[in-house]
Amino acid sequence: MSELRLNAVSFVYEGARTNVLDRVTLGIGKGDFVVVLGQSGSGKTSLLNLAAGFLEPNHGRIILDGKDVTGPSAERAVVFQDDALFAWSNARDNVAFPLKLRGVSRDERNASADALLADVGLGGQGDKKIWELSGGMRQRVGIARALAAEPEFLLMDEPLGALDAMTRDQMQELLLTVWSRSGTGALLITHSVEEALFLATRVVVLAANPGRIALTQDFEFGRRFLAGENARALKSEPAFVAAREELIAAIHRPDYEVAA
Ligand SMILES: Nc1ncnc2c1ncn2[C@@H]1O[C@H](COP(=O)(O)OP(=O)(O)OP(=O)(O)O)[C@@H](O)[C@H]1O
Repeated sequence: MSELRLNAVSFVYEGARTNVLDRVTLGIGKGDFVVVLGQSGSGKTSLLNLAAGFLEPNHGRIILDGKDVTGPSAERAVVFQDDALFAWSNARDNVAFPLKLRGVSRDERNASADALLADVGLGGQGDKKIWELSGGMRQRVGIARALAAEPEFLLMDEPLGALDAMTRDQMQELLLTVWSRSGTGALLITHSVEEALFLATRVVVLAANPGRIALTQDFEFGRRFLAGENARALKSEPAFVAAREELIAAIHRPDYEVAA
């Protein structure tokens, strides 16, 4: 089974004195949804950029299926908060762009793009220009575009951070559905503990200075949603509320011992 693995990864920005990340070990399998939480500056974005191949570790290795990652590549698609879509193009052309780069014929890539837009709830909206779409719709286009190259892993840095609360809730549900349908492994960064708990099969809390793993814990709320349970009911379950408080404590006090 495919795995993206950070093995004792340490990283320091040029000229900086302390490591941003210190011996971080983390495996993301296909079918995993790993969500990283941590205080501002704990190294979450740096970790994602390392996994994407935008940065190189100073120590340790990043391994995909037994091979060292040496740069970005199509099997690891990245979705950012303000996804850099082509504002004056339409949704279909944006989604089809990675396929164009691969030399896929126009008819074939348009058909794939339309199918992906339908998967993210934008069926029939391929002709709309990006500037005509709401923030939530743009983010859906960004996710559809990331999926166009059929990646094995989806790496997402605060993809829902700019959305209002209601759209964000809907997008969380959509992300779970898309992740489960695509069979990818997901790595997502968020500041929202509730989002982390709802989406993650595994939550990782980073402690700062230097960035290191303070806590790793597995959860089932997302899988239960996918199995048919109601999202609001799950998020108000006592177990969910208790886990949320534990994670908040772990983020603010990295030496905190989470109750078993
Ligand atoms: N390009 C860079 N050059 C030098 N230092 C950087 C650079 N990017 C980030 N840093 C520093 O590395 C540390 C970790 O930053 P990073 O963005 O990875 O943290 P984060 O947990 O994602 O933060 P936030 O939650 O605020 O987005 C911070 O101290 C930051 O100032």
